[in-house]
Amino acid sequence: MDHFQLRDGVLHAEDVPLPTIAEEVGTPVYVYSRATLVRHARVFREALSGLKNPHIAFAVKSNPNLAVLRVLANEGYGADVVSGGELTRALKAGMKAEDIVFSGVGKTHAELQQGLEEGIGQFNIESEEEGYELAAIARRFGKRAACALRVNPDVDARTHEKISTGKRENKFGVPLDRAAEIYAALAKEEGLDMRGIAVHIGSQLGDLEPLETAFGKVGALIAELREAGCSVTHADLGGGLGVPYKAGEEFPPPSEYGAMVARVTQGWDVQLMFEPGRVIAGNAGVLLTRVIRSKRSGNGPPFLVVDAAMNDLTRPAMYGAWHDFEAVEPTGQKAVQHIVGPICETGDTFAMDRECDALAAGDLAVFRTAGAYGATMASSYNSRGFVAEVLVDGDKFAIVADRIAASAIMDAERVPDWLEG
Ligand SMILES: Cc1ncc(COP(=O)(O)O)c(C=O)c1O
Ligand SMILES: N[C@@H](CCCC[NH3+])C(=O)O
Repeated sequence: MDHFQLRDGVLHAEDVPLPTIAEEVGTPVYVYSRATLVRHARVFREALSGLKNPHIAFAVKSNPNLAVLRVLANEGYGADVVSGGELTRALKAGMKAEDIVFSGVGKTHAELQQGLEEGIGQFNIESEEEGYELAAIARRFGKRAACALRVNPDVDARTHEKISTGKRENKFGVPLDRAAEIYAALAKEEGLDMRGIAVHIGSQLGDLEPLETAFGKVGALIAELREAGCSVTHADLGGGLGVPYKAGEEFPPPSEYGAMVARVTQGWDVQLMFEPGRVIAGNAGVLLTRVIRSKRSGNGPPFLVVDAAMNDLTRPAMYGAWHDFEAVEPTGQKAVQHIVGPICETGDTFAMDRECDALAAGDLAVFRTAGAYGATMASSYNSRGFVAEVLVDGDKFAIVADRIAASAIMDAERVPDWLEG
């Protein structure tokens, strides 16, 4: 069920009309639905109900807003973090340290130390070098770090090349053909409790087959490790499930994913772990924007210049991604329009020749499916500051991230004395 729906001709987030949010908070603004987050969290958990005690860690990178994390913490979710900042957020939002998994190819010495001090549940080690560094820190602290070794299974996830992570040439994990040897060597380190294998082949996957292939390789590796006398009690299968960005697009539902996982992992005898991001948060958010003006362009379609830009929602500029664009108060009239932001780059284009609701200066509209990899990828390019974020719950809403004005960013900048005339 979609919690962003037209009621009496006006698009609502749950029971709140979007024009009310635009008036009180201004635009552009990200709007999230608590009911959608909760629904997705439960659907995903339900999809895994055939497994014994699965551990679900929300991929914080997809939406790190504290209120969003709190909603998921209340649903019993842990967190998958990739930086000290994300770790701090997850803890602040109420996620338990033991439910936190630390992924990432470039954890710094300080971040490894922070994870140990906080007592997180698992480090997903991405290289032997990282493993030895963590072992040394753990020894110094008199601790043992629970670890999984992330493997690179060399599987084509068939997604956008910039978000594919499991091909041999990608920077992530250790090559599968060296994994057993590295795992066995790290298992000898007294500072490490090598307990599992981790894999994550990419994001926005529209097809379960590459996942199944990768999981099959993990299963074979687990068997090989056990044969060699290593203990393996955990397997982290990552995230990656895609979501529809275009009305009518079909993606494998979580239930099919869960059934595939149950089939492939039968007999593994491990605790399975998951790191979903987009499938939980993607369709739980929209970016609400206002049309600044409609600009005629020769004989072609008009340029609809909206007040959101590539710095606020970067996916179209970065990956050529499609986000459905709809009027908040549609008249029923459609038109072909170019939808662009105000930034001084041709790349600040959300869509060219898009047939959608006809809009004019002053009208409100939304980019859909902006709840994941939206606000979190924002920048302040062109000194535009950072947009606000709002969480809706039934008929109430709260600002869960203030708009940060360009002036506030300037407050952190200095002109040194020696530049003064
Ligand atoms: C290690 C890891 N886990 C989980 C995720 C979450 O992926 P998604 O949002 O596609 O579920 C990512 C991002 O691709 C990731 O790199
Ligand atoms: N930022 C990407 C997803 C990257 C996933 C990170 N591992 C997107 O917007 O689609």
